[in-house]
Amino acid sequence: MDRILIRGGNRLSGRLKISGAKNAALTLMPCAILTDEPVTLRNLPRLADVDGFGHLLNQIGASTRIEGTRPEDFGRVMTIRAGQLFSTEAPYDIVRKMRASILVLGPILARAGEARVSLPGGCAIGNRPIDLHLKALEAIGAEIELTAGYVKARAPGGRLSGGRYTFPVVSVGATENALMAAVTARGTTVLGNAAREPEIVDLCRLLIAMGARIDGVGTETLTIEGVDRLHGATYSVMPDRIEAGSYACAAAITGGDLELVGACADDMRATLAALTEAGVTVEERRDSIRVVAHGPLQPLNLSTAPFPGFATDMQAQFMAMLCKADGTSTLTETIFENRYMHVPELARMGADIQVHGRTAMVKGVQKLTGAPVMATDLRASMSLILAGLAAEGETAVSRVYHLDRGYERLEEKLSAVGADIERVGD
Ligand SMILES: CC(=O)N[C@H]1[C@@H](OP(=O)(O)OP(=O)(O)OC[C@H]2O[C@@H](n3ccc(=O)[nH]c3=O)[C@H](O)[C@@H]2O)O[C@H](CO)[C@@H](O)[C@@H]1O
Ligand SMILES: C=C(OP(=O)(O)O)C(=O)O
Repeated sequence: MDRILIRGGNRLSGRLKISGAKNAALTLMPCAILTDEPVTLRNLPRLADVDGFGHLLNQIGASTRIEGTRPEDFGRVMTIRAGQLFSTEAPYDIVRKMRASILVLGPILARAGEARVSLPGGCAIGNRPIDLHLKALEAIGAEIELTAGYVKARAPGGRLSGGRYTFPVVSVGATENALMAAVTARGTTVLGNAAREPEIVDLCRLLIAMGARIDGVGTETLTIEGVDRLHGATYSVMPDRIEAGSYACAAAITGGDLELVGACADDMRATLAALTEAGVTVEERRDSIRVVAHGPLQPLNLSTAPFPGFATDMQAQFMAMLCKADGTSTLTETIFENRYMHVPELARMGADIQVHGRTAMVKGVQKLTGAPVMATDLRASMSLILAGLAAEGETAVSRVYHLDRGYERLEEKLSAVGADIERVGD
């Protein structure tokens, strides 16, 4: 299994290209199921999860064609064509590896009138049930049955009716599934307390480009007037705000100066505000964000929350950064019940972190020391990379397949701005 070796202590500086967003890609790709015409996605990141999703689409009968990119370019162009579905099933073997596979449930049901998708189960960061996906689909006319580890959904008469549903808690995935299912329903759907994440806006924009009628884009109430059919479209995936935030933390923890090319400040206000509060200079430019760290980092009190709040997907990276702050920070994780798996690994590198329930107290330390550490999930892995960049000596991060789910060519991007980092096989 590959490992990433980092010899820490280098100050990062230069321009770093931000890739297309994983979490947008994973909800834009299933939209192709909703039409028999081709959907072309540009700026798709080259990631294990995107490849996995392509494989899932192939299994149900959609073709995926990748074109026009050279190996040295970031991003890809993929044309997905679901002329005819030859299966309406997402099997356990695929779903267990990639939770986002649940996002085919809404579109398969809308297109074929039935779907059978494996229950995803929990993962390292928490339980992650899908009850809200199912309740929202039921509210718009689906009949749902749970048998043998699978969700079986049916649209009576072959087409969903539409309806009203207010989410009791904000869920990104459930909002996405409900949206994709509702766009071709017979009637109108109103989703209350919907997620407002930029990836939801990206999804609405693609659906509208395909002929959907959606009102309230970017607000907590989405009104979807069902249309008879959708057509193909060409669409560019939004920049990855979590990747951009992660590299901003890399600039901060190394006392560096990075220009994040292609990053969109409006998608990451809470992250940028937290960096500024920590004493980092953030300069918004037309097509980039420059992040410059000088002097000691200030401690922060942060609590994760749905957008526009501070993203749970940034919590681990900020924790690593705050290990080097001048004082004690508190981080509270309100979204996932078990998202502190990086704490014992950071502690192995000299971090001083106490966890009490959902709150972590991070006491800044003079120095971090390189050590062999193990990645446990995607963002936890990135926190170890960040700590490694600032640590004295060598850090070896194992289980890097977690990183490959969400960071396109990480070691290439970081070495180009001065990091001493390489991937080695065993
Ligand atoms: C592929 C993708 O886009 N993943 C993101 C998505 O995950 P995902 O869509 O899985 O996260 P949700 O927004 O659904 O989860 C939010 C909370 O709601 C709970 N919940 C969710 C659904 C449900 O049916 N029942 C339920 O109780 C979850 O356990 C969690 O506590 O949003 C998360 C929150 O911003 C991010 O961390 C993930 O990176
Ligand atoms: C939790 C994440 O992703 P997923 O929902 O795909 O597990 C993430 O991107 O941090």
